[in-house]
Amino acid sequence: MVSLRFPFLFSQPKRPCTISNATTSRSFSAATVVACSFAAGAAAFSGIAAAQKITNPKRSFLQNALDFLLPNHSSLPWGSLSLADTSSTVVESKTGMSFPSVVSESQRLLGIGLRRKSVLGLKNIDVYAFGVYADNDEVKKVLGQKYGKLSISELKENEGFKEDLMEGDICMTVRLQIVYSKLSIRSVRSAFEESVGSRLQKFGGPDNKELLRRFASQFKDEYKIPKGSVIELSKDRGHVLRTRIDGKEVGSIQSKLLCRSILDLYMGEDPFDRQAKEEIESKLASFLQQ
Ligand SMILES: CCCCCCCCCCCC(=O)O
Repeated sequence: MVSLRFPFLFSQPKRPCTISNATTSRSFSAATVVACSFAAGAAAFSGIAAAQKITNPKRSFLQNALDFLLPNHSSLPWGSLSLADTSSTVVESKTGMSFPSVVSESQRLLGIGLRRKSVLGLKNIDVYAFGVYADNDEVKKVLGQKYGKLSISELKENEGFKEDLMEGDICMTVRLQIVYSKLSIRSVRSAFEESVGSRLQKFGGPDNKELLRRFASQFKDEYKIPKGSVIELSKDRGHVLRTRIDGKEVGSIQSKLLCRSILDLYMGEDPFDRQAKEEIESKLASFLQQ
């Protein structure tokens, strides 16, 4: 089966292209021809890919299409251009949830994933899609000296690098977008108690009940979280975890242990979505190569 796990669909860039008057009409027609050719090629590619199973499941649809249409594109001058960098949102294909490619002005999307949960051991439900973000300049500044000489594959094997990413004073954001329409704030609270509670115990021992209570109590009964609601967990400078629901700040807690525990859910040893974790690590490793 052809598996395109995250065939990222790119929405139209919000900013119009700025083209100087003198070149407008030629640039437009050249760009139109290139765009149309690529669209036709991509359409042809979809059919052929489905029939011949030629896609690489680790690459997005557009990346696969580009590999197919321009086999040597990586050696061309624009080979290092990331398709994701040019769009303003990225869509997680299974849930249709759309993620901004940048949050807090400079934190870039590293990867997206899906949190599934089993209900009464009977069936798995898609609870939320998530995106993890960090600022590439900041990652380079904090970890460049220690790890800058390693290749991407060396970094991906390097446990110290992964630990330092989660432990370092690096601003990061985890954005949860609710998919399950029958979610109550009570179930959010108790899911956090279970998942964050197990990590607090793992990294900090059993004496962290008060920290867990403070964190979970931010999710007050009065908040509603219908499908499409956004819960943002941002790790700010000084290991401050700031929580927002639909853009409204509901609390902040300064705790390195809590920040580490939250990141561990998405990037740690036993993450909710292993493929997303790998995407996130690859992207972070690539920041050190830029
Ligand atoms: C019926 C399933 C209820 C699950 C609710 C999870 C809501 C958000 C919890 C976030 C932390 C986690 O994913 O464990």
